[in-house]
Amino acid sequence: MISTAWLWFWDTWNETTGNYPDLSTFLSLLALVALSCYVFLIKKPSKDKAPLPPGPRGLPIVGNLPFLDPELHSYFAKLAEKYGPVIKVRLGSKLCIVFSSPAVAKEVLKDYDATFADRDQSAMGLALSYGGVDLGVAPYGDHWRMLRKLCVKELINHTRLTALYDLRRREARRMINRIYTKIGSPLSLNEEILLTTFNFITNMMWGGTLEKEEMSRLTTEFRLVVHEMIDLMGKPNISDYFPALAPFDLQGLEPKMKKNVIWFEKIFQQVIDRRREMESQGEGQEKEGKDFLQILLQLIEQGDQKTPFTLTHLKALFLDLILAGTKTTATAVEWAVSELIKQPVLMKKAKQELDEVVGMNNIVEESHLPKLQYIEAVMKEVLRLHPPGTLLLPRTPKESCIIGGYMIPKGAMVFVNVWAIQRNPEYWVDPLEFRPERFLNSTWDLNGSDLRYFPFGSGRRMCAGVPLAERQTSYLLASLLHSFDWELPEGEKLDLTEAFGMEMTKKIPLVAIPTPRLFEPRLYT
Ligand code: HEM
Repeated sequence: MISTAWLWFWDTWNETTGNYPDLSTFLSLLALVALSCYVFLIKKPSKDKAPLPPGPRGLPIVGNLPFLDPELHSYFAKLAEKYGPVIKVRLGSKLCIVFSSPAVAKEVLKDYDATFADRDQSAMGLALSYGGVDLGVAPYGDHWRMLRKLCVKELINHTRLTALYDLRRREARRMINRIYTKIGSPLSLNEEILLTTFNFITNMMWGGTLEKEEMSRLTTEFRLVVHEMIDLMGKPNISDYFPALAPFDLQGLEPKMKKNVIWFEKIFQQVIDRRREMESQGEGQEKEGKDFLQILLQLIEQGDQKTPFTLTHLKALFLDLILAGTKTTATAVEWAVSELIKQPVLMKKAKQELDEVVGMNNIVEESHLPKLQYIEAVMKEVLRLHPPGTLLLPRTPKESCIIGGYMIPKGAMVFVNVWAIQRNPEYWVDPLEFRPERFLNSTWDLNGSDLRYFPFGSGRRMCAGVPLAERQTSYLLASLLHSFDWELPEGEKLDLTEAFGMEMTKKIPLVAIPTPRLFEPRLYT
């Protein structure tokens, strides 16, 4: 074909000019053709010409669904070993793309951050977020920006968190006291911490608006509700894989999710009504500054035409913060205690540091945290080896783009496998070993700046709760280890198996027996 084209060119030139082209004309033309090829084929690959990423061949209609392993994070990691850092997996009619190396994660979360700033909206995500108007699910845009700004400016920033320390302190002391009444008996650590984080966050949002008895009833029910919601979020859902079937909700998951949302909604409405009643009676006016609930109620009353904030938005935001900020923290601290029980030498180091910094006649305060370097390293190592958000929260590109040389079509469901990256031997020495020392005197941070370590995600949709998570995980772990020795019940074996879900947990929850360490009983009140 090339020779035919060449002959055609040769003859045409001859007919037009009456002679044949000389060598320099010929070379110039050749260079021009080569340059055009470079620009169009190599330098600027056409979006249509980049191939889709490789991946396992699926069956017609159902794609890879029949072969899907419920432990998605490790299933995707195995596929990445075979096919490379960008893979595609077809789940029903949905195309999923999974990124599993720091280089491609950087492209998605930093270089093309705005393109990937929308969430993939799952049926359960929509059901729990009042149709996607919360912070975690809302599309990237003015509404999302307003919610995020509210959180950062009014609740989750260092100044505000420092001002709210007394509330966290009170709940942490209650936890220690509750555990003290159970010394010598096996207890579920996750459940104890979950109650505490629920009280932390609700106190921070609406203070003492509800009576103590009412709060304690809710706290007990909360555990069941939150477990079911997280479970429903992690379940494979036909509505997501075949969106055309979503209106039929074939597995009947939606009513279950809605029942739990209504449970929360009743609490929120009760809190709002009570607060309005208090305000109308002039109660609570003496308090310094406004709390989060007051600020949000005021915003509703003010009414903003451009980005309206309504009661539904308030409820969706509260639910988001509770769901995102309780179980994640509880599970991370549970992993930390489990890993330390497994390696008594590390447990000894942690306690030694606590005894030196806090002392045996004292209780842990958040002000001790900057000196508790080993505790901090333990928490960072937990978030490396067992990140609660194994695949981050799924995103979707608002337009087709090319990442890692592959075409990522608009609307695909995108995962970034942080779990796989954080245990890849290319970037970590002995990655499967729990070794907090790797974080001592290191520059690793939690801000997603280095895409080899980003347990809170990265870019504009990264976790909105990092400053709170950082404080409460270390504070709770330090308090639990300083106040008690922890042992497994006789004959029990420690199980460190992970269970995939919207938030990865321990497959078998840690049950351990506490024994007091401190000399004076007053330190447990
Ligand atoms: C150990 C504790 C926590 C971990 C490991 C964690 C991890 C994550 C991850 C991986 C994401 C998705 C980020 C992405 O897509 O790039 C996320 C999102 C989010 N997290 Fe956290 N989180 C924790 C605690 C908290 C806390 C305490 C709060 C607040 C109370 C919180 C609020 C949120 C919110 C609101 C989002 C959605 C942000 C958005 O879409 O703009 N998280 N978190």
